[in-house]
Amino acid sequence: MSVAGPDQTIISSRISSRRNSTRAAEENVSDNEDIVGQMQQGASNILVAVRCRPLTKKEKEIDDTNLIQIIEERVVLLLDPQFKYGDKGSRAKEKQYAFDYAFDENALQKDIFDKTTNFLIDGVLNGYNATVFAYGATGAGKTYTMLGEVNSPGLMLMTFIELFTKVEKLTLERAYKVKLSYLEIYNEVVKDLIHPTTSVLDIREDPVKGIVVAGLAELMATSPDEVIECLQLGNMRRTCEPTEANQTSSRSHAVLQITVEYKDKASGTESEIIVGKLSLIDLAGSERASHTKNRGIRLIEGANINRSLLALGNCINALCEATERGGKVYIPYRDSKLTRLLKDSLGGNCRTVMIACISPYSGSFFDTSNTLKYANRAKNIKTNLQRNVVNVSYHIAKYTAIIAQLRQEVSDLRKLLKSKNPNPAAFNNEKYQIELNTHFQDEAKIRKKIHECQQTKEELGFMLFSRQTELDRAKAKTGEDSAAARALNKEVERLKKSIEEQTQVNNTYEDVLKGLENKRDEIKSEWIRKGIPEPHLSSLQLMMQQQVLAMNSIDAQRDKNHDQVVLKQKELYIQLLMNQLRLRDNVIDIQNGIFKEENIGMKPDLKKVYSQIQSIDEITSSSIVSFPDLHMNSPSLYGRSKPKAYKSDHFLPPITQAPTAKTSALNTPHSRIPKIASKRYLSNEPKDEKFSNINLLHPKAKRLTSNDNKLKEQRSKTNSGLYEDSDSEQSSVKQVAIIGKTSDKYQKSPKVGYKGREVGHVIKKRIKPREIKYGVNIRGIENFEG
Ligand SMILES: Nc1ncnc2c1ncn2[C@@H]1O[C@H](COP(=O)(O)OP(=O)(O)OP(=O)(O)O)[C@@H](O)[C@H]1O
Repeated sequence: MSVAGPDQTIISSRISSRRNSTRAAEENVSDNEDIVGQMQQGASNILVAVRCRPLTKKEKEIDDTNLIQIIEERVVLLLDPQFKYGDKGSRAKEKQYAFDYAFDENALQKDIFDKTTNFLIDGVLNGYNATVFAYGATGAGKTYTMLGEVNSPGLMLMTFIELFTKVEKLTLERAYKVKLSYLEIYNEVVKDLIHPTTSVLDIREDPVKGIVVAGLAELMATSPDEVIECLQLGNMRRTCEPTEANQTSSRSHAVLQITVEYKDKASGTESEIIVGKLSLIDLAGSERASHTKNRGIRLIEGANINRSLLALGNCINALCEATERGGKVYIPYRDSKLTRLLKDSLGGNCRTVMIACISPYSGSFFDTSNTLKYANRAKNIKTNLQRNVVNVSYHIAKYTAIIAQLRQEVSDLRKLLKSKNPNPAAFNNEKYQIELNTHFQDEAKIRKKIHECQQTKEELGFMLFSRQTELDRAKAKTGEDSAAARALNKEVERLKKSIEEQTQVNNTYEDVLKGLENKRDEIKSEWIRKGIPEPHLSSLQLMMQQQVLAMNSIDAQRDKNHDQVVLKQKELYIQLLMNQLRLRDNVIDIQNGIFKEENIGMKPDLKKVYSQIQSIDEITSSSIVSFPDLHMNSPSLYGRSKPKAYKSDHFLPPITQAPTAKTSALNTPHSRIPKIASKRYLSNEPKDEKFSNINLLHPKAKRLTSNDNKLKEQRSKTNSGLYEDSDSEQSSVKQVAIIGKTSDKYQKSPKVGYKGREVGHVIKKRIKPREIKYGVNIRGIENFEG
C-alpha cells in the first residue's frame, strides 16, 4: 500500500501501537474461512466485505494523503483528515472497523471474486438464493467491482464463467436451465435493460418464488459468451452520466439476476425442481449534493438515489434490531423500489454478500466514514435460509398456509396503523422531547466531567513542570542524593502518577461520550420507526440539531479555557524571565559602580561578557522553539494530543536557572531570548527609569532584523568606544543619551547610550520633502515620538 502525506506517517506509526486493540477488534470477527463455512452451514447469512480503491490521478494532485489502512485483510483503519496530531484537547479521531474481509487498493478482481462470490455459486446450483451487492458513495468503485473494465472483468462476468464451468461438470446427473434478467431502477422506475419496454414494470411478492418483477424478460443462457453480449447491451442502455464526482457515474441501481433450475435426471420425480437465484447488484452511489455540485436532472437523480439508499439503511437497521430482539420488528421494505427488490436478499431466504466500496481520498472522508458505519451495521443482520424446492403438491398446501399468514399480517398492520395515531394534530411528542433532553443532559454531564478532568491534568502538568525544574536545580546545586532532591523526586513521581490516573479517568469518560454520540443516530431511527408524523418529526430533528450545536459550543468553550490556561502559564514564564533579566542588570550596575568607585580597569574577558549580554538582548530569534514541555512526563496530558512546536515570537523557550551565588547573572548560560521578552522587560521598567516614556510596545514598532544586526556590527568596527554625548536637539527622545552625530547614512547614525552602555542608535525618517523626523532604535525597536 502506498504511503503518502504526513497523516499517512501518523497512521503507519500508530499501526504498531494499535496492534493490540486491533487484535481485540479482530477477535470479534470469525476467521475468514469460518465465515464461508458458517454461511454454508446456514449459521450466518451475511458476509460484509470492504474494498478500498486506489487514489485517482486527479485526487493525488489535490491531496495524496491516504486515509485508509487495511490490516490483515480484516480491519479498516480510517483517519480523520481534520485531526492534526498534537491539537490541544482533541480526541483521537481515527476509527477502526472489523469486517469479514477488507481489501486494499492492490486487491485484484480475482481476489474479490474468490473470497466473496465464488463460494456462493455451489449454493445457487443446489437451490439456494444469493445476492452480492456493491454499496458505496459515488466514485468509490462499485461499478468497477461488479462490472469491471475491459482488461479486468468484474464479479458479474467471472460469476458466469465459473457457473457455466460447474454446470458443465454436473450435466451428467442433472438437467440445468440457466436464465438471466437485467434491470435498472432509475428514479424509482424499474426498467428492463435486455428488452426495454415503455410499460412500467412492477415488483410483486410471490408466496413461493419470493420477489419477482412482473413482465421482466428472462433469457435462457447457454454460454458465458451469450451473457457477455447481454451485459454489454444492457450496460449501453443503463443510465450513466458524467458528474463532478465521477466521469462515468451510474445514475441507477442495476440488478443482474441469474436463475438456475435443475431436475435430477435419475430420480424420476418429475415434479421436484430445485431453483437457485443469484442477484448481482451494482447500486448507484450515494452522493452529497454540496459535494457533487449536481444540478437539475442530476440533482433529482441524486435525491432518488439517496432516498432509496436511506430506505436500504433503515431496513438494515430494523433487521439488526430484529436480530437483537429476536424478531417482531417492522422492516420498511416498501419504502423504495430498491428495498422491495432486495427484500429476499436482506431479510429472507438468501445468502448475502455486501461489498462496501470506499475511497481513501481525504475529500471523500465523510462518504467513506458513512459507508463504513453502514457496512458495520449490516454485519449484525441474521436471516433465514431455505432451499427452494418447487413441488406441485407442496405448492397448494403452502399457498393455504401463506394466505393465512398474510391475513394475520394485514390485521396486525391495521392495528399498528390505528395505534400510530394518524391525526398529527392530536399527536403529542412531549415524551420524545423529554427523552431527547435527558440524552443531551447526559452528554453535557460527561462533557463537563471531561473538561474538569482535563483542567486537573493541566494543573497537575504545570505543577509537575515546576517541581521538575526545582528538582533539576536541586540536583545541580546539592547533588542527586541530597534530602531536598529526594523529596522533590518523590513529589515529581507522585504528580506523574496522579496525571496517569487522571488520564485513565478521562479515557473512560471519552468512551462513554463516544457511546452517547453514537446513540444520537439510534434515537433518530427510532423516531422514524415509530412513525412520528410531520411536523413533529421535523421539530424533533431541529431540536436535536440545536442540542448538537450546544454540545459543540461546550467543546469550544473547553478549548477556549484550555487556551487561557496555556496563556496564563506563558505569562508566568515571561514574569520569571523578566525577573532574571532585572537581576542580571542589577548585578551589572553594581559591578560597574564598584569598578568606577575603586577605579578598577575592566578585564578584557569581562568586557567581552558584557558585550555578549548586550548582543543577546538584541538577538531576534526566528527559529522554532518548543514551549516548555508541560507534557514531557505525561504524553497523554491533553487526551491523545501531542505538544506543538511554537514560533519563538509567541512563546518562550524554557527558562534558564535563576542566578544564584554560584551562577551569577554574568556566568548564567543564557538561552536565546526572543524579542518579546526584552520588549516586555523594558516596558516594565519603573517610571523613573530612562526609557519609561518610549512606546516600546507599539504594534508598529519594528523588530531588529538580522541585516540590521550586521550593520550594527559594521558600525561597531568603525566606532567601538562608548561616549555619552547628550544631543537632545537632534533627538526628540530626551531621556536617552546620543553618542556621536547624526549622519545621512544609516550605518553611521549615532549610538544611544544608557548608563555607559550602548543600547541603540538614532534613526530618522522623511515625513515631508523638507521635514525629517528623528527617533531612536533601542534594542531593535524603533520609536518616533510625537
Ligand atoms: N479497485 C480499483 N482499481 C482501479 N481503479 C478503480 C478501482 N475502483 C474504482 N476505480 C476507478 O475509479 C473510478 C470510479 O469508479 P466507479 O465508476 O466504479 O465508481 P462507482 O462507485 O461505481 O460510482 P457511481 O456508481 O457513483 O457512478 C473509475 O474510473 C474506476 O476505473
